[in-house]
Amino acid sequence: MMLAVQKSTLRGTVAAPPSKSHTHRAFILAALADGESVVSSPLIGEDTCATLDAVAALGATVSRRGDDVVIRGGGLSAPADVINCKNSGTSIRILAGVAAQIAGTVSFTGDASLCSRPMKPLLDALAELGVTVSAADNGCAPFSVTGPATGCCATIRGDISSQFISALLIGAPLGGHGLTIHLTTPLTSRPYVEMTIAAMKKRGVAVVTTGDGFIVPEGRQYLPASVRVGGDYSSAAFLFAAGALAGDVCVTNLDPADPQGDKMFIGLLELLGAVVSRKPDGTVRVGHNELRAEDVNLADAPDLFPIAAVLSTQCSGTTRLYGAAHLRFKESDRIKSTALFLRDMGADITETEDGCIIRGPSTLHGAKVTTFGDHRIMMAAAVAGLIADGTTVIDDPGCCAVSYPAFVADMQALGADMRYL
Ligand SMILES: O=C(O)C1=C[C@@H](OP(=O)(O)O)[C@@H](O)[C@H](O)C1
Ligand SMILES: C=C(OP(=O)(O)O)C(=O)O
Repeated sequence: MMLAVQKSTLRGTVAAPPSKSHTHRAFILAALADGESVVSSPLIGEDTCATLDAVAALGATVSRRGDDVVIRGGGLSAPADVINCKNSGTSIRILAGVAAQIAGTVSFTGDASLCSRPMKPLLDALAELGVTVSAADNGCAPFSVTGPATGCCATIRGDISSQFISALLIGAPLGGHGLTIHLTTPLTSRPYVEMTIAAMKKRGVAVVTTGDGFIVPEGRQYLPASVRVGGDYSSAAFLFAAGALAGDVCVTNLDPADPQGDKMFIGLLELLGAVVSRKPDGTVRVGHNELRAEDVNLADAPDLFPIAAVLSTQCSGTTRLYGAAHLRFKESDRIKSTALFLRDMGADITETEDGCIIRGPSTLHGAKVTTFGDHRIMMAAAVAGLIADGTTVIDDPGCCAVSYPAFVADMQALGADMRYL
């Protein structure tokens, strides 16, 4: 299947889909707490369903109650079958940290993209904790871990994926003996670790932040909790950008107090000159205006890169998106895949090691876009198609189901001319 996108004007209101990152954490932490937790309005997407299937395989009891997911956790054990995390980095990394604290061998795999993404720094840290690890020669999935971990001190780099740190933190209370994490590099994607720490705190485990890492105190156990998952600022960024480039879009279901780092996109839109209004209830409305270029450090918000690049093609002047070399380890090498489709659409974009340089504004034209099965490339290209002359044809549009299954339907409801071929 392909998606054909034509130039369109968008107008209207749409609710942001539930947060992928919060949903992963809510499902996993519910499985680790003795007793029943209710997760209201979770994201039911391909990545979060991979996590839900995995926690069920590890022994949690999972049921649906209307839109809620009810999880009875505690007493997890190693399953006989391999856990397939499909396309989801968050699932495989955090669950590896959990499996390391369980007695027995847990094996993991994923799709071709996931099996090429880095795991070695995490697997090395788990080995340092006394876990037996067996992985492919390149250190990626498929791999297996045999726990339980016995050590209480791990050393790990923080510049490849913050998910490694979230994995060590989330698993640690199961061991009961505490964990000290020393980072050997600066931490990128830090807000995701803050989300992890906030989610752990909500369930009774307070993490201490130190000068070079984190400490999970010994003897703390997770308590069950009932939570409602708020809207996803990373997904909302595609809606905001569509408003800024092609009309006037209002997005509801967002919490301004949410720790998601990607809410910085709203401030960025203001800085670039878009018409932005924010209501105290979190509703954000974004409308079209002339935009000017700014340099943007995306070290802490890498998921915004593809859509920030689309936006930058319409800014007057030279934009430098930088600080995010870890974009090369996502579902695709997102610096390469973004530069490829934007160049094909007529943008002036040059890749750098940790981002790109874009000279704008450019008149975009339709092109055939390869998504590499990467949801954020698909959604960014679809938004670019809304302002391009001619038809933009995007391959594998179904890949947005990873994080935002209703993306095309929501865009169509706002007036986007998007049709499946
Ligand atoms: O912990 C999380 O929920 C995530 C962390 C980030 O990954 P990195 O830490 O690998 O940058 C982000 O890109 C991903 O979409 C979700
Ligand atoms: C990188 C992403 O997710 P994950 O690492 O969980 O695959 C993403 O959603 O953009």
